[in-house]
Amino acid sequence: MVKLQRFAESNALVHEFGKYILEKQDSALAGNSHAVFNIAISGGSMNKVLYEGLVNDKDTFPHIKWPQWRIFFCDERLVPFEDPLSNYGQFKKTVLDPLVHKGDQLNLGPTVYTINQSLIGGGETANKKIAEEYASLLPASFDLVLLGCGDDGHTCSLFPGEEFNYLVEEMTRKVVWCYNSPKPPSNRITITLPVIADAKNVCFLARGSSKKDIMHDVLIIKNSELPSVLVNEMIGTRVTWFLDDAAGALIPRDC
Ligand SMILES: O=C(O)[C@H](O)[C@@H](O)[C@H](O)[C@H](O)COP(=O)(O)O
Repeated sequence: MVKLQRFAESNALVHEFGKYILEKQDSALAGNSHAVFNIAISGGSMNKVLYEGLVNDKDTFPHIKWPQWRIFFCDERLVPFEDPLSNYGQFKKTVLDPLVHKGDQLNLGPTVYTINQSLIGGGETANKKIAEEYASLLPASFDLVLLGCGDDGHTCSLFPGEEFNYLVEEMTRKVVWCYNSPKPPSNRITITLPVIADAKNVCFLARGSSKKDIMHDVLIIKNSELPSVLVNEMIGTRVTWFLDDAAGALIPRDC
């Protein structure tokens, strides 16, 4: 059974989401200044929420031990970092740069693991190598994986539909090359379901009315052809969903 956190108000959701992440940081670090917090983040609207909930939030910001964070990407688009589609590029612009320059001093930031940009554009062999290299960087398990859910039920770059079965059926490799993403760009890499299943905590974020139908399919119908549902089914008790009322409009309140 997954946990559901529901909010009428977007600011409250963002604040509680920040507090949830802080709580997972604290249990991973357990007061040890040599420990690290391994976290995987998604792209899209997640960046803005991370900025608001962790950098721009006066309650959480002072407690985040950024230098002890090891940040990875759940998925990455195979484009140069300066391309607006790059998840790292967007994370840098939205979260990292404001964090490092916040206040009147230069703050120490997290360690961020990116794909090997020099291999981009090198075709099939290079794309497979990007995935392999990224897999070799991943920790044995994540303390926290932060996921989004697309309107079609995808999460990371694990898409629903037969032509994408090679992605959700991958049980050995930790990171795979997705060559036919229905959302641009078509070339991406993504962590696989076993990596998510090994995580200590997994948290989905879904906001806005465009998500209301898919939230119903995921949380009420539980259509197991949807990758987001597969995550819930694999490790339900370690999964928390943060929803606003617009996204949860078709989910009964007592659910
Ligand atoms: O890079 C990506 O494409 C994402 O990691 C992807 O899985 C995202 O999380 C969902 O598409 C939801 O995105 P939104 O939160 O922007 O709707």
